[in-house]
Amino acid sequence: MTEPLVEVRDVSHATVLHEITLSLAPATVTVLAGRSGSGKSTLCHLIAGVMRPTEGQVLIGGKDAHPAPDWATVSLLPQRLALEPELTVAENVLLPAGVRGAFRGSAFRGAAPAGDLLDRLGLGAIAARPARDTSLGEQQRTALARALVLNPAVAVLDEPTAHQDDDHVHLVLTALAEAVRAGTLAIVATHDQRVIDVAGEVVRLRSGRVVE
Ligand SMILES: Nc1ncnc2c1ncn2[C@@H]1O[C@H](COP(=O)(O)OP(=O)(O)OP(=O)(O)O)[C@@H](O)[C@H]1O
Repeated sequence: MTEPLVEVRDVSHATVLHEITLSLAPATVTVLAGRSGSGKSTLCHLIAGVMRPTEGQVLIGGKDAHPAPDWATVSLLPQRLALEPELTVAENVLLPAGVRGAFRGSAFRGAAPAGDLLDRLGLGAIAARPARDTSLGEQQRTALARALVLNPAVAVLDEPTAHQDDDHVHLVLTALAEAVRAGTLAIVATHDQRVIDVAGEVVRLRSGRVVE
């Protein structure tokens, strides 16, 4: 088996998650499935390094996931999107690249495919519009593009199709497949069967435990 990229070792978190152990390989789509309240978002936040588990360990490439490493290692599409409303769609997508550039002295390095990515997600025509003047579905695809723009090793995507119709789900799935081809491990929290159907692995949560 390929070396695991993400390891969740005996993780429990407050009263929400209990004794979760997972080993996830690179370049796959892994779905975290389960009913509302089963703990998917909490597990997403632990893997993305937003929080540290109260017990156990989350490792990315053998290193502690918390505090979050840079966006090219682990990116996050949060359920509430967290876009900058005054910035344009393109500026939001390029934000991680800009931040990375500011720290590394090379602005927008690694962001060359942003134009393609915007087109692939149906955002090309609205790239110059402030995010606040776009639809919720467009905002969600903007946040997805932001999560994929640096070709991260791990992209944690919380309900990426929640606001998408069938045609746009197709665009999201195509972008996911492209990211996986480029080597990304996409960890997707969802109860959308259309996403579950393309997953390499499905982890089912019930009341904060892995049941399958
Ligand atoms: N900060 C918190 N403190 C206490 N309980 C919390 C906290 N955040 C979430 N919970 C609870 O933990 C459980 C899991 O929440 P979580 O958001 O991880 O579920 P989910 O599977 O992502 O749900 P959904 O599909 O509705 O987004 C829920 O019962 C929720 O009320």
